[in-house]
Amino acid sequence: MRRKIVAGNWKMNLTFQEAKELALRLNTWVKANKPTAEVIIAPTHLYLEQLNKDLKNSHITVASQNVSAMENGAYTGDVSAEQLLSIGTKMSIVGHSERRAYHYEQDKYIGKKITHLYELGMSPILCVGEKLEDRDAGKHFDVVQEQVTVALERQKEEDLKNLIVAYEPVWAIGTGKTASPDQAQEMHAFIRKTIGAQHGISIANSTSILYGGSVNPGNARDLFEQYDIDGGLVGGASLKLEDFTTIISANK
Ligand SMILES: O=C(CO)COP(=O)(O)O
Repeated sequence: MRRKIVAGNWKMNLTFQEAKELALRLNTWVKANKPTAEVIIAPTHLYLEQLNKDLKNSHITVASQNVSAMENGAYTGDVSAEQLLSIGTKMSIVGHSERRAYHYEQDKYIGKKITHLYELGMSPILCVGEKLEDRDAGKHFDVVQEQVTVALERQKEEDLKNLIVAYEPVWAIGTGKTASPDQAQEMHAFIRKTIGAQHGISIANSTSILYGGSVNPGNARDLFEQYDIDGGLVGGASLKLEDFTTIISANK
């Protein structure tokens, strides 16, 4: 059975007070409503320690938005997997398109991050997705195949059980333009096939593949009903409790 998941990527939003309040209100909602989907939030690194404490015995996982590809040392401004784990964080987003675009992160480097996480018993949410020009040129499958295979090529099979991948077409992020359910399903099935070819069918079938890119309360249900869409990675709409909880409820 693949895990159903709805994750909120808060990006560089919310003050500490706002983040704390949103996390606590979300926790109250999750306790009262017991959603089918697992709930994950990814606040800025700065708030992880406090939110880990506030949500300690909750059903919400607090994830990091990024992690260094290096173990430790002279990497000013970076945060290592070991440091994250030392404050109780066990999951990190890696390869988000904003990291790829503004920090020039590439697939091999993203693969190193994943390896570090696994070495410490932590887990990644691997983000992949093509740019508009790739899709217009008909190269979207090639681009995503390369992103998935290079990031996962050095990982051990036993680590990849319960992998989480997020398909986030760059042209759909923060633009209000969502991939249609058919477009998303087609790519999710392709990602699962790609993982199956590389690591075997059992890992492919236990991978949760989330869709990200302008998910909102109005389009979530149609996306989540697709066979290979196991949930969402939500940006803007995860900052509003009502919108985020409506999206969580849509993933049954
Ligand atoms: O990048 C995203 C989540 O990681 C998606 O962001 P939006 O939901 O704001 O389009």
